[in-house]
Parts: sequence; structure tokens; C-alpha cells
Amino acid sequence: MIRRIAIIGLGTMGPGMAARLARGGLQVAAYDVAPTAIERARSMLSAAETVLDALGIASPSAGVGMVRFTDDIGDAVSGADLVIENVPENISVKADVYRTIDGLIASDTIVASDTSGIPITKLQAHISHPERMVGMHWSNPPHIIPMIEVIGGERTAPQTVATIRELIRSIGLLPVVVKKDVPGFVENRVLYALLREAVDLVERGVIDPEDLDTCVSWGIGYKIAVIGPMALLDMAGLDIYKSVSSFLNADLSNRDDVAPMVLEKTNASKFGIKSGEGMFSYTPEQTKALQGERARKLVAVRRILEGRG
Ligand SMILES: NC(=O)C1=CN([C@@H]2O[C@H](COP(=O)(O)OP(=O)(O)OC[C@H]3O[C@@H](n4cnc5c(N)ncnc54)[C@H](O)[C@@H]3O)[C@@H](O)[C@H]2O)C=CC1
Ligand SMILES: Cc1ncc(C=O)c(C(=O)O)c1O
Repeated sequence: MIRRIAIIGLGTMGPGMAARLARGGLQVAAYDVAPTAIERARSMLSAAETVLDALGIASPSAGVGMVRFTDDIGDAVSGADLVIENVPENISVKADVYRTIDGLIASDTIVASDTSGIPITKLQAHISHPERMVGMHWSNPPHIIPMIEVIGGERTAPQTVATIRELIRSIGLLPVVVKKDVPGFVENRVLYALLREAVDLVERGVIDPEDLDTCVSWGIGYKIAVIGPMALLDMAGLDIYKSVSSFLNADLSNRDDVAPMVLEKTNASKFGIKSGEGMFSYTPEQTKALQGERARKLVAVRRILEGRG
């Protein structure tokens, strides 16, 4: 039974995950190597708690389900039933964390990675109990999006996958078990197919970035929140899909490298909201307002989709 969780890495994803797990009644120790990240995570945690209140996800009873911050990794993982690694998407950075915690955790502690798509089989080569390692891929923002992918690598014990799936279910979230350890798992394979085509269309001047977003959000996005892709095929008709895909598939982007437009921006340190400029530009005031507005809308949509509108 999982009661105590350590989260390693408190950047974009860690604080929201910590807040949501604590609302599930779990004891969370939150650690980052950077003191500034710990400070930022405290305010992100309190913002996430406000959103969880709006979602109506009740606080656990007193004394249960707390987040405590620590700047000592040994303290963070001590006594943990589950460690969730949430450091940058880089195998050697992740492997360093696994090596550091290897001697500090019990042999039955589960180690989960929130990797966006590095195969778990590659990650578990760096840990001495690979049967206890599993992918636990949250979606951003993690305190709002209820679906979490669970992925076993070649050496993951089936019981480890089952334990994590049950943990997710037990706190009211939606586990989806991915049956094969393919790069990007399922969510990001589908997302990156969409993003490759979207970037290509903007890069080729077929559409402006603002209009691309309107087209996808109000055309596909709004619909797909209610009718998933497999159900959509049946709604449109497989005969239509057969006709359109027979000529369109060959015309879709199949580039296997990173698009020049993305390289140009990242080389100029234009990373998006975190640097103030990416596909669009953001002042600090606009960022704050945008984040509040997005959280409010996601909460409202989720309540409707759950029939709690
Ligand atoms: N950003 C996103 O939308 C999503 C990211 N992910 C995945 O989650 C993981 C983390 O992503 P983000 O939170 O976006 O990254 P981030 O770059 O925002 O945060 C990473 C944090 O890890 C810390 N860190 C680096 N080395 C460390 C170490 N050795 N020990 C402890 N902390 C360390 C950094 O100080 C930083 O605060 C990545 O694998 C990413 O692919 C998964 C779902 C969504
Ligand atoms: C662009 C992008 N890449 C990865 C992830 C998650 O792994 C997300 C997300 O929203 O969760 C994303 O937007």
C-alpha cells in the first residue's frame, strides 16, 4: 500500500502533482536540487490548491495528505513507498537521480518516472531493482488533467504496474495502461503527430499561428474532448475516412527532424511562456492573467464533462 511519496524535481510538473497527491490523502515529500525551484514550488503549490478547491476535490481530514518541502534528497526519499522522478527529459540527468537514490531507498520502493516519452526499458537499466520501475506519465497541468499513463518496461513486474494503476484510481484519477513501451507512449505520439502538422502548416505559410489555434481548438479540440478519435471515426464514417486518408495521408508532414522554425526560436532562447516569447509573446502580467483564465476554463469544462456542470 502506498502512503508516502517523494517527488524529485519541482519545475513545471512537480508542484501540481504534489498538490493533487496530497488531496488524495498521501504524504508527499517534495525535493529539488535548486533552492530557487523549491521557493517557486511553494507558491505554485498554493495556486494549485486554489484550483483543486474550485474543482471540488476535497481536502483530506486533518493530519493526512500533506506536502512538505526539503532540500535533502535523502530526507525526501527516506521511508517512501513511491518515488516519482520528475527531472528534465534527459536520460543522463534522470540516471544520476536513480544512482543517487539507489542506496537510499528500500528494495521494495517503487520508482516511477514522469518522462514524456523515454522508453522505460532504457531508464530501468540505471536502477538496481528494475522490476520496481514504471512510467507514470502525467499531463500538464497535472493537478487539473485527470488522465495518467502507466507504462511498464521490459523488466517491470506486472504487480508494479498494477500497484500504480490502483493508486491512481484510488485517488479519483484515470489510469490508462499502455501495453507496449513505445517512445512517447500514446498521449504524446498522438499529440506530436498533431503538433508536427500544425508547425508545418504555420511554417509553410498556410495559416497564421492565431488562426491555426482557433481552427484546432474550436474544430477538433472541443469535439475530441467529448468524442475520442476511435468514436469519431464511427461518427464520420469509416468510408469517409478511407476516401480522405487515401489521398491526404501522403500529403501530411512526415519530417523526422525538428522543424527549422522551432530550432530558430529555441536557438534564440525563445521557449514560450517560461522565457516571455515563443510562438507568441507574453508580459509577466499577461502570463499571470492567461494562467488564471486557462485554469478557470479547464475547471469549468472538466466539471461539465464529469456531469457536474
Ligand atoms: N512540461 C510538461 O508539459 C510535461 C513534462 N513532463 C516530463 O516531466 C519531467 C519534468 O518536466 P518539467 O517539470 O517540465 O521540467 P522542468 O525543467 O520545468 O523542471 C525540472 C526540475 O528538475 C530539477 N532538477 C534538475 N536536476 C535535478 C536533480 N538531479 N535532482 C532534483 N531536481 C533536479 C530542476 O531544478 C527543475 O526544477 C520531464 O521528464 C518532462 O518530459 C511530463 C508531462 C508534461
Ligand atoms: C508539448 C508537450 N510535450 C509534452 C507534454 C507531456 O509530456 C505536454 C503536455 O501538455 O502534457 C506537452 O504539451
